[in-house]
Amino acid sequence: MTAPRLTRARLAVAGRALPAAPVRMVHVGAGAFHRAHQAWFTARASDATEWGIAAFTGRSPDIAGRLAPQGGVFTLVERGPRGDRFGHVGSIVEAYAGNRMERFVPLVADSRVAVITLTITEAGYRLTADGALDLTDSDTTRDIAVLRAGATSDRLRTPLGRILAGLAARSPDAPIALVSCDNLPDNGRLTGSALASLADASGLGPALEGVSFVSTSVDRITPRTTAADLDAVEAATGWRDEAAVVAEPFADWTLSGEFPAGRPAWETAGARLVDDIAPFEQRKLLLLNGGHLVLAFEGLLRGRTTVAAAIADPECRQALDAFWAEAARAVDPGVDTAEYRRALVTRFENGRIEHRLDQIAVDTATKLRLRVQPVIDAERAAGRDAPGATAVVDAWHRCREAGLVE
Ligand SMILES: NC(=O)c1ccc[n+]([C@@H]2O[C@H](COP(=O)([O-])OP(=O)(O)OC[C@H]3O[C@@H](n4cnc5c(N)ncnc54)[C@H](O)[C@@H]3O)[C@@H](O)[C@H]2O)c1
Ligand SMILES: O=P(O)(O)OC[C@@H](O)[C@@H](O)[C@H](O)[C@H](O)CO
Repeated sequence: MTAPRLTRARLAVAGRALPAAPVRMVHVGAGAFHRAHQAWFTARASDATEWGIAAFTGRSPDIAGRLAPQGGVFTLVERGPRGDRFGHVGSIVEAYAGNRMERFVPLVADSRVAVITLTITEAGYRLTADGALDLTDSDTTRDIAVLRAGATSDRLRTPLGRILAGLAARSPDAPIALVSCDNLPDNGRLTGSALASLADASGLGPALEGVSFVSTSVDRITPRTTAADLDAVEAATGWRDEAAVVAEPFADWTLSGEFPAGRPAWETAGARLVDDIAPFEQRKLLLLNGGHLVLAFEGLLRGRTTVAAAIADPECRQALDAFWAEAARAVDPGVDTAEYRRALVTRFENGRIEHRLDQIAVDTATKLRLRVQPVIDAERAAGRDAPGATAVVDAWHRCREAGLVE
C-alpha cells in the first residue's frame, strides 16, 4: 500500500504538529541546499515559531510544485557514514515558482519581512569575471528595459531584477537584510554592487536605501535527491514525501553584516556571527570547493562518478593533497586548516552521500577562477610555482578536450 503524502495538516492529525510561522523571510532559489541549510537552521532556531519562510524557485518551478501541496513541510535525511536520521522541517510555509511576482512583490514590500536569502548559484548573479554586473547579459538588459518602463514585473527574468522590483515597492523606512548564501567570495558585497548597478541602470537607485547586504560562508554537502532517496524516506518514515532532501550531518553557517529588521536566532542552531568573514570564506571556498574541483576533474578523467569514489583513488588523492598543501598557505593563518582538512577527508569519504562529480563540474571556468586561481596567484606572489594548483587547471583542460565538462 502506498504511504500517505506528507502534509503539514496530516502531521498535525498524527500528533506531530509543526505550526506554520508567519512569513518574515523570503528565499530566492529554493532548491536542495536551501532546504538542507537555511530552512533547517531556521527551523532549529530557538525563536523558530516567529520565522516562516516564503520560498521561491530561481528558474525551474519543480520544487515549488512538490513543496506547496505539503504545506512546505519536508523531510531532511541526515546521511552519516553509518546510517540515516530523518527529521521533518517546517520553516518553509509557502512555496512558489520564481515567476509568481504577484505574490513575490507584495511579500518583499511587506515591512514584517526582515530577511531575504538567496541560493541562485554563481551563474544566477550574471556577473563578469571581475565581479561586476554583466550589463551585456541579454536577460539583464531585458530586465533593465522592463524595470525602466515600469512594466509588469511578471516579465522579469533574473533573480536580481525580481528582487529589485520587490525592493522598489517597499518603503525606504522599512530596512531589510539581503543574505547571499551562494559559494562566492565576498558574496554580500558582490550582491550589493550588482544590485546597485542594476538599480542605477533602471532608474531605481532609491530602492536600495535601507538594504543591508550580509556576507555568508555556507557549508553542508547536499547532493541532488534521487528517486531511491524518496523511496527510502517512505520506507523509513511511513510518509510519501516528494520534497525530501538528503545532506551530510555536518552543517556550518558563518555570517557577517547587519540585520536592521531582526533575524532568527540562528546562533542557537549553531550558526556563527563574525566581524570578518574573509578567513572562513577563504578556507571553505579554497579547501572544500577547490578540493571538489580537483576530485571532479581528476576523478572524471579516471572514470569515477562520485566524490567518495574519487577520494578513494590514490591518484586523485595525491592531486588533492598537492593542491591542499598550496591552498592552505593562501588561507588567513588566523583560522585552523589542519583539522579542517582532516575533517574534510572524512566528509568526502562518506560513501553513503552520493555526491556526483558531474553535479560539481558545471560552470567550471568561473569556479576555477574563484577557487583555484587565487591559490596560483598567492603561491606565485610568494615566489613559488604552484604545481598542485596548476595541475588542476591542466586536468580541467584535459576534461574539456575529452568533453567531460562544459
Ligand atoms: N548543494 C550544496 O551542497 C551546496 C552547498 C553550499 C552552497 N551551495 C550553494 O547553493 C547553490 C544552489 O545549490 P542547490 O544544491 O540548491 O542547487 P539546486 O539545483 O537544487 O537549486 C538551485 C536553485 O537556483 C536556481 N537556479 C539555478 N541556476 C540559476 C540561474 N542561472 N539563474 C537563476 N536561478 C538559478 C534553481 O532554479 C533553483 O531554484 C549552489 O550553486 C551553491 O552556490 C550549495
Ligand atoms: O555549485 P558549487 O560548485 O558552488 O557547489 C558544488 C559543491 O562543491 C558544493 O555543492 C559543496 O557540496 C558545498 O559547497 C558544500 O558546502
